Parts: sequence; C-alpha cells; structure tokens
Amino acid sequence: AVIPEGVELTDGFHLLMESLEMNGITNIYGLLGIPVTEIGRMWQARGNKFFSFRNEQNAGYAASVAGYLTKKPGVCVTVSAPGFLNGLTALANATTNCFPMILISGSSEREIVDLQQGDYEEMDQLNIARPHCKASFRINRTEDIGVAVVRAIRTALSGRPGGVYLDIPARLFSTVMSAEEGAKTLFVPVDPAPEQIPGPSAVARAVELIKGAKKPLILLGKGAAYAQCDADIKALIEETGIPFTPMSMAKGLVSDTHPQCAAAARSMVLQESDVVVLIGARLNWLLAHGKGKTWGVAKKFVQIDIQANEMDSNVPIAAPLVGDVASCVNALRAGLKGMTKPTEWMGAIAERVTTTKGKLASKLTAATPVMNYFNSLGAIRDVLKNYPDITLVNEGANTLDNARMVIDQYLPRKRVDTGTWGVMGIGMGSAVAAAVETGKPVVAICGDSAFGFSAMEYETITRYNLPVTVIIMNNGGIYRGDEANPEHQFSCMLFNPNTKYDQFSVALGGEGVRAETPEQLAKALEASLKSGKPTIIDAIIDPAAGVESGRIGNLNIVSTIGKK
Ligand SMILES: CC(C)(COP(=O)(O)OP(=O)(O)OC[C@H]1O[C@@H](n2cnc3c(N)ncnc32)[C@H](O)[C@@H]1OP(=O)(O)O)[C@@H](O)C(=O)NCCC(=O)NCCSC(=O)C(=O)O
Ligand SMILES: Cc1ncc(Cc2csc(CCOP(=O)(O)OP(=O)(O)O)c2C)c(N)n1
Ligand SMILES: [Mg+2]
Repeated sequence: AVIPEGVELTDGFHLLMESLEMNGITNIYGLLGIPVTEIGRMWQARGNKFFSFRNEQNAGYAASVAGYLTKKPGVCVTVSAPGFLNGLTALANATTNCFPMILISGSSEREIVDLQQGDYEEMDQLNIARPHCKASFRINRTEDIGVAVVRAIRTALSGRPGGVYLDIPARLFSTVMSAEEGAKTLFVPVDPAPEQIPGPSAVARAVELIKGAKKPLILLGKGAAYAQCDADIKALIEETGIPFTPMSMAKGLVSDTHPQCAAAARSMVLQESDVVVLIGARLNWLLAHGKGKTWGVAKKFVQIDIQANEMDSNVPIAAPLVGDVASCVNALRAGLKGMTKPTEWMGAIAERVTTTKGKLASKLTAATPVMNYFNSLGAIRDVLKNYPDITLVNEGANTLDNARMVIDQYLPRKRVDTGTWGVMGIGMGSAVAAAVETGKPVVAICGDSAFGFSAMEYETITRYNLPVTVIIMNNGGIYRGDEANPEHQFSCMLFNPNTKYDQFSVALGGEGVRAETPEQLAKALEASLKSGKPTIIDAIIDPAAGVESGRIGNLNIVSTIGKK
C-alpha cells in the first residue's frame, strides 16, 4: 500500500526490537553480519544489551541457559546459512534440555531460495530448523512481526519449554509501514506458560501408591529446577520424610547437604526403592530407561511431567501426573498430608551416605605427586563451600562426573552442565549467560578438551569483564593424557603437552594462574573470586588419572576383532 507523505514510518528492524522489548527481553546473545548487523547497533543504541560472540553455537548456548535461568526465552540472533547452522546446534540442544530459547536468523529472499538461484548464503533455513526444535516460523510481512514474536515466546514457554526458530528474510528488516499501524500489531501474550492442573483422579491414584510404599524415593530432574517452585518441592520432601536424589542440574534444588538427600547412596536407592516419584525427570538414557540392573527390584513409577506423552515412553508409569510441576507437587502435598514417614528406610540410606561420603573424603585430601581429580576437586569444594550462590558450569568426562560427585550444590539452579545430550562446548556460553543473568560470579570447571570447544569465547568473557573463573582440568587429553602415540602421528586422543592455558588467558586479556598442587589451586580460586576478574586456572592433572568416558564408559563401542 502507498503510504501518504509525512506519515511517520516504522520498519521491520524497529517492530522486531519493540516487540522483544515489550515482552521483557533486553539481552540478546548473537553474532552479527549480513543481513542482521544493524539489529546489534540499534539494539544497543536503545539501551539494551547485545552480547557479541565469536561463534554462534556459543551464543546459542548462552541464550538457552538464559532461558533456563530466567523462564523468559533466551534470544540468539545470527546471520543466514552458516551462522544459522551454528546456532541450530544450540537450538536443538535447548529443545532436548527443555530450555526456552528463540533463534532469530536473517535469511535469503524466498523467490531466490525457492528457485535455488544461488543467493548470498542461500539456505532453506525454515525447513532445516523444523525437525530440531519445537516450532519453526517465517515472517513474510512487517505487520506479522508482532504476532510472530508472541507465537515464538508462547511456543518456547508453554507446556514443555524448548527452542523456536524465527526466520526473517533480509528485505523484511528494511520494509516500512506506518508507525501508527505498526504499533497496533504489537502485543504481549496473556499467560504464555499457563499452569496445568493434574486431574483429581490422577492425584488420588498417585497419593495411594506413595502412601502404600515402604521405600519411596523422590527423583528430581532439571524440569523441577526450571519450575522455580523450590519451596513447594522442599516442603513435599520434608512433610513426607521421603528421601530424594537429584539429577545433575537439579542438584541444589534442595541442598546436597539436606539430611534426606540420597545422592551419595544413588545405586542403593534406585535398586531398593519400591515407588519412585519422578519430578521433571525423564526416564531416558541418564536413568537407564527405567529398566535393567540399575533399577533392581520391581518398581512403580509416579511421574510428574507437563508433557502427557512422556508417560510410558520407556516403561509403564503406574501413576501418571500430567501438569506443571508446582500444581502437581502441591496436589500431592495435600493428598499426602499426615502420611507415615519412611524413617527406617531413610535411616538405612543415611548410613550408606555416611559410609560413601567417608570413603570419598579420604580421597579428597590424599596427597599425590601430581594432582588427580579427587584432591583437586576436594580443594575446589572447600573454597566453594563459602560461595553457595556462585553458578558452577561443568563439562568434560572425568571432569564432569567427578565434579558432579564432589562439588556440593546448596541452592537451586546453580549448576549448569552438559545436560541431556552430554554436550561438550557448553562451557563458555553458559558461563556468559550465568554471569549476565544472575549478576553473580561463575566458576566453570572444564576438561581441557571440553574447554577447547568454546575457548575463544574467553575473549568474550574478558571483553565484558565478567566475573568468570575457568578451571581447566589439564590432563593433556580426552579422558586421559597418557595414550601411546602410534608410530606415524600424535595420538588422536592427546593434546600438546606444552599447552599453557594460564598464558592463553593473559593473551586474551584475563588473569592466568598455573596450579600444580591443591593448595595452589585453592589459593588461585579464592583470589579470583575475590578479584571478580576473568581468570583461567590451569590445573595440572595426572595424565593417567582419568578413565575412558568417565562413568559412562559402558556406552563405548569396541571392536571384537581387535585393531587391524
Ligand atoms: C548417567 C548418570 C546419571 C549415572 O549416574 P552415576 O554416575 O551412577 O551417579 P552419580 O554421578 O550421581 O554418582 C556416582 C557415584 O557417586 C556416589 N556419590 C554421589 N555423590 C556423592 C558424594 N557427595 N559423596 C560420596 N559419594 C557420592 C553415588 O552414590 C554413586 O555411587 P554408587 O551409589 O555407589 O553408585 C551420570 O553418570 C551422568 O549424569 N553422566 C553424565 C555423562 C555425560 O553426559 N558425560 C559427558 C559425555 S561423555 C561422552 O560423550 C563420551 O565419552 O563420548
Ligand atoms: C559436541 C561433542 N563432541 C564430542 C563429544 C564426546 C566427548 C565427551 S567427553 C569429551 C571430552 C573429554 O575430555 P575432557 O578433557 O574434556 O575431560 P576429561 O575426561 O577430564 O579429560 C568428548 C570429546 C561430546 N560429548 N560432545
Ligand atoms: Mg582432559
């Protein structure tokens, strides 16, 4: 339509930014270039924050973690084709983790893409994204930008949270329309993540099952942490006296030091429990699909999940409770009021916890010629005990599994790690998002291989002067650093033994410390937390200290006919 002379104009750029701002989004994580460069500049000029990354995958990890921590969709902006593809990995990971995130990518013009005429960075991004996220939308008209942003927000947040792709063909950004008409197209969704109340009969069925249990167990997943109904969950646990064990990112939802925490008796409680209440935890590979030797005696599952068809995904669920975590937990609390507490069962668990913690404690302080995972992590744990509200980011194999065991979490949503997929490379993006969204210090404990996936983002961290301490568990390789080299080349599992991550830090504008003993490690960590400066601590770990794939070596495939 022709717009009369003198009418105030708006355009796609401004409608997109106004819609995001109106919906409470002020931080964008991304990497700019054709056709989105101007978004970054204008977004910053409006007083918002644009966190510019070195690779879109890490910007996407940051956006997804921002979504997990804030319950508002994290927003990532990328260029088309290769930039979009880099961001797509993070979008797919967000969807797998059930973190709310929106990936906005510029794209080629439809008339060229659809005839495959070879546009600049031509790619059918809309359809490539679709199988890897909750929804994939394209905006073709400026007047549709408002509804598209709202649809993306509602889709990312409602039901099971996840990733949404928003495709914006380049020309739309500069297409103008009347500002007055444009303003009418922008709005805020009402209740985009509505509570979903479980049915009374479902609640009654679950209550009866739990009341009849002799050895009940509550298993907390990251869905329970995401729900931010921390007091309700703690109340359910304390009112019923039922022991609980957390999945890794649910650690701290109720403190690891809580007397009903069975994390240090995990095998025992999975084996011996008769009724297991899953709260925001899926029976996927991390829980051995709910079957086999991990689960010992016959089990009855109560499952709280907002996604109805998650039920029976792996094994029959005796009492499905479909709804949001808070509504389900509080419905159970009402029904379980006055139930007899399983004190004998809890007593047996407490005994096992004391034993296993005792065995671990001696390893945490045992001196060795070169640090191993236990005395290094023991030193870190003793420092972090005094900093309960830092966010711990954790990735690696041995570095991941041993830190999960050794480093206690005291508060909810203070541990961010490799998640459902076990993804390496989430470290620096997660650290940026945690520092930005919480405003508090971050400690990232990364294997040296894992760190390498996003190492260049350490410059992003120093550029924004974020209070991030990266402890690199430098064992010289993937899993270990002592693999023999074949005659003709460097082993495929090893890194350059002369790598100096402390100097890498200084080169990128941060502080760098080499730590060869637990005492040096503790001192450096304490100093970095006090300084608030970006710091890399290069923790020298015995190359022989690790095992293949940490605690999941059983998943590795080996040739039965040997090496040829
Ligand atoms: C799959 C799992 C959920 C299985 O859990 P487990 O490892 O068996 O349990 P946990 O780690 O929770 O605990 C391990 C053991 O330590 C005990 N434990 C736990 N906490 C404590 C404390 N505080 N003190 C003493 N002992 C403790 C616990 O009871 C278990 O012993 P017992 O009770 O005696 O059993 C977990 O391993 C996991 O989350 N793995 C993530 C793997 C991953 O994504 N790796 C990165 C990709 S690797 C990869 O891709 C690759 O290699 O390739
Ligand atoms: C995107 C992606 N690519 C590869 C892999 C496979 C893997 C899992 S764990 C790991 C690194 C282990 O070495 P690291 O030095 O970090 O830790 P440590 O055991 O302490 O030595 C790799 C490469 C995964 N999970 N994700
Ligand atoms: Mg390593």
